[in-house]
Amino acid sequence: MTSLPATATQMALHHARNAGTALEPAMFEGHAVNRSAAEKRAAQLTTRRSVKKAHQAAWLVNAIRCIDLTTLAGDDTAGRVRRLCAKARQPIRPDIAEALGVTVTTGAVCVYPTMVPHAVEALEGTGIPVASVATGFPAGLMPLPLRLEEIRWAVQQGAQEIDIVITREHVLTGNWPALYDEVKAMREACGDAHLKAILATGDLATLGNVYAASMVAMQAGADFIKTSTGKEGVNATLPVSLTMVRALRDYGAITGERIGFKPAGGMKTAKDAIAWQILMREELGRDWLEPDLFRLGASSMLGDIERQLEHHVTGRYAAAHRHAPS
Ligand SMILES: O=C[C@H](O)COP(=O)(O)O
Repeated sequence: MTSLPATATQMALHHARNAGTALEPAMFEGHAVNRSAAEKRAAQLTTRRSVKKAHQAAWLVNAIRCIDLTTLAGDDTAGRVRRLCAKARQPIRPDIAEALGVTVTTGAVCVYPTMVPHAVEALEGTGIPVASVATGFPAGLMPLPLRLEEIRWAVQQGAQEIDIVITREHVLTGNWPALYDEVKAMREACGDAHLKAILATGDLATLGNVYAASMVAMQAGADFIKTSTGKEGVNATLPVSLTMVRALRDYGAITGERIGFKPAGGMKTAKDAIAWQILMREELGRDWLEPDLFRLGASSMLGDIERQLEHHVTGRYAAAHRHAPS
């Protein structure tokens, strides 16, 4: 496995929009996904291929560039969001960054809609985009006009990325036209903001459903497909992610569109950050290790990454309390 460039200034964060297609069930109907094969392949990815020690720091810095640093809690406040934004601007201690020879920020900050103005203000001039969840996150069980209005409101407040949730019932009942229409309407409501479609895969019962829902979301114009809200019983897993990136690859092969992937929820360690990057590299190639096509949705992964980077630089671990929770 080769090293990644450690020049970590932000490159273009947004790629060309996905134009979408008509609803094309032939692209997913009858597509069986073998769960045990997916699990085996996912396990191989992290055991067979290891990242050499010397390259680990570069992979971890790259993970930071791709993090959507997130807070999605009922007790979020303007103060917490401002602290999160300060962390997004300076994700690792200046002495560690200097020793590594990198300048790095996170890929985005991801918050609830009412927190968007605070994040926009705190990130002014940094180029770090604000992502807002919307559409009745996390369950999405609100009337569609209200969900669309929520998107428009968040965009008006300055969100450049909108993380929508889909109606799981449409997937569980195989109502693909309803899913397609809803995501397409959401994409329109986003205007210029990029749309990430959260499939909430822990709710979708089968990997076949995950594949089909991925395809329908992309056909309806999603710029990214994202695994989870962080609130389902099971959030990002490697077998589910493998299924989604293969759908993304298949969609790209047919349409020529490059869609982004965002695993999210439950990822807490530097090891997780590397495992998901290996998946992207192996299945899609180097381009999918850039923040315009890959994000890691996480509220508490940065702390461990910073700890590992400090160890890389100093040869020892700081006490955990020295790294603010992220
Ligand atoms: O989109 C990001 C997720 O909601 C974050 O989930 P997490 O709190 O489990 O890291």
